[in-house]
Amino acid sequence: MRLDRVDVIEQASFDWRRTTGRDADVWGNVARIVEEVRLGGDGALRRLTRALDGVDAPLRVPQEAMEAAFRALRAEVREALARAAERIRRFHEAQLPDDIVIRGEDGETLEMLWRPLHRVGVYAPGGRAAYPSTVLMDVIPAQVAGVRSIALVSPPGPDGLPHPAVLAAAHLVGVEEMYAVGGAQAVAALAYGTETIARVDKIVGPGNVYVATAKRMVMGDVGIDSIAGPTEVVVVADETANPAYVAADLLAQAEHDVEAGAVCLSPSRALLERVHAEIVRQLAALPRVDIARAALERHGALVCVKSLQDAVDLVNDMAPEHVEVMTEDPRRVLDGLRTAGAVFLGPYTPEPVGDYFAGTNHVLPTHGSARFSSGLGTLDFMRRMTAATYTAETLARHARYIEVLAEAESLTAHRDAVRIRREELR
Ligand SMILES: NC(=O)c1ccc[n+]([C@@H]2O[C@H](COP(=O)([O-])OP(=O)(O)OC[C@H]3O[C@@H](n4cnc5c(N)ncnc54)[C@H](O)[C@@H]3O)[C@@H](O)[C@H]2O)c1
Ligand SMILES: N[C@H](CO)Cc1c[nH]c[nH+]1
Ligand SMILES: [Zn+2]
Repeated sequence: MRLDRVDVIEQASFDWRRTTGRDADVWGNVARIVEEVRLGGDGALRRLTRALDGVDAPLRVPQEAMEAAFRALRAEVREALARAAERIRRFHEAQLPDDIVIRGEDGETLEMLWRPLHRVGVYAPGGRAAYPSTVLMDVIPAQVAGVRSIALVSPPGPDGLPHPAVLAAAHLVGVEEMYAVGGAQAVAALAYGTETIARVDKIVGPGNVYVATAKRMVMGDVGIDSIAGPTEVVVVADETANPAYVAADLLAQAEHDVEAGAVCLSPSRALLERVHAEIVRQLAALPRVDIARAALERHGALVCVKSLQDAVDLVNDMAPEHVEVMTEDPRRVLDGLRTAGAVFLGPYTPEPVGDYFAGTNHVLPTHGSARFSSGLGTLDFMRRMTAATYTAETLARHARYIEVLAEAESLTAHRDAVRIRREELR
């Protein structure tokens, strides 16, 4: 989007395909970092932290540092974090699944049992800004799921420790294991383990393009939640929307990262022109003006669509992280939406309510990955396991079919494992 003159484009000339980390520079850089940590352990981690974060810091964050940061936190921030934590916990407790138990007519019992993961690594970003809210979003669902071992990582600041607000949030939710390491190197350490950091079963949490690319790279050796990279929002608005609200919400994502995306789709050119004017007006007052401007110039767009139905089709094709709907009848638009990380409906539900306080999770798939994955939730920290119990009678009834199928696959040892029992039962 150009900011030096009104810039509204037609639907036909809009192309917003974004990929995380596929560009050769980022991929190659991250591959080198991951390999260095896999082979070099703690030594490599400290070297990379010196090079990329400019500090030489002990990896393990002392418990006292978290506690001290919590005590030093302004009372109003402490209260807001605590209230947010309660709301996040409540919404994630409601997601706990029930086991399924089926007793079959032949006497068998079939179960699908949910079990918490044993050990997870969670990432809280801390490069351009600190994200204490992400500590809550990452850790609380893991606790609700029943995960026993949680390792939190976040990049160190100039004093060698993660940002004080991140430390304080970690104390608030009872984190017992934290490391001052960030970027791709933190992801590699969690995936493969080092002398200090024991490897985990799954890595969750958002981060910049290096973090997201590293997660993509280690996936398979370890589980990941989703590709939660630089943030993005698409606002679907009609002529009833308030242009100042729309502009404010686009800027709220743009200020995160120069790679953030902010798009408004509307059938009303007049609204889009007013949104442009509002963006220019509000942008000037932002402390993070340079980041927001760069993000809008690279990945911002005001798109005039033929109809709201076309806007819905475009959103489903883009599969963005956040969708805001500011139309006369937002629920009608919601009915048509299939692929989005999280949806915010109506003029009084700006996306930051979800970032901080509503209770829904703000760790969400980006760069089109909402086509196949969802935002972070309690189930991401659990896995399913099936269990089957046969009685002698069940086996006697089913044996004939199993033996026939085993023979059809020429797997006679399979057949005999059933036959040996069946013959005894005769
Ligand atoms: N999708 C989501 O759910 C979600 C939620 C919250 C935040 N976010 C995103 O998280 C990101 C936070 O980014 P951030 O940068 O502030 O913090 P970050 O913690 O993600 O990344 C900082 C780290 O990146 C590494 N790094 C920086 N430059 C590098 C380079 N040239 N090569 C290799 N490594 C390098 C450094 O090690 C540094 O510690 C933003 O993009 C924000 O939009 C996304
Ligand atoms: N909008 C970001 C991605 O969902 C999350 C966040 C944290 N703090 C502020 N915003
Ligand atoms: Zn945000």
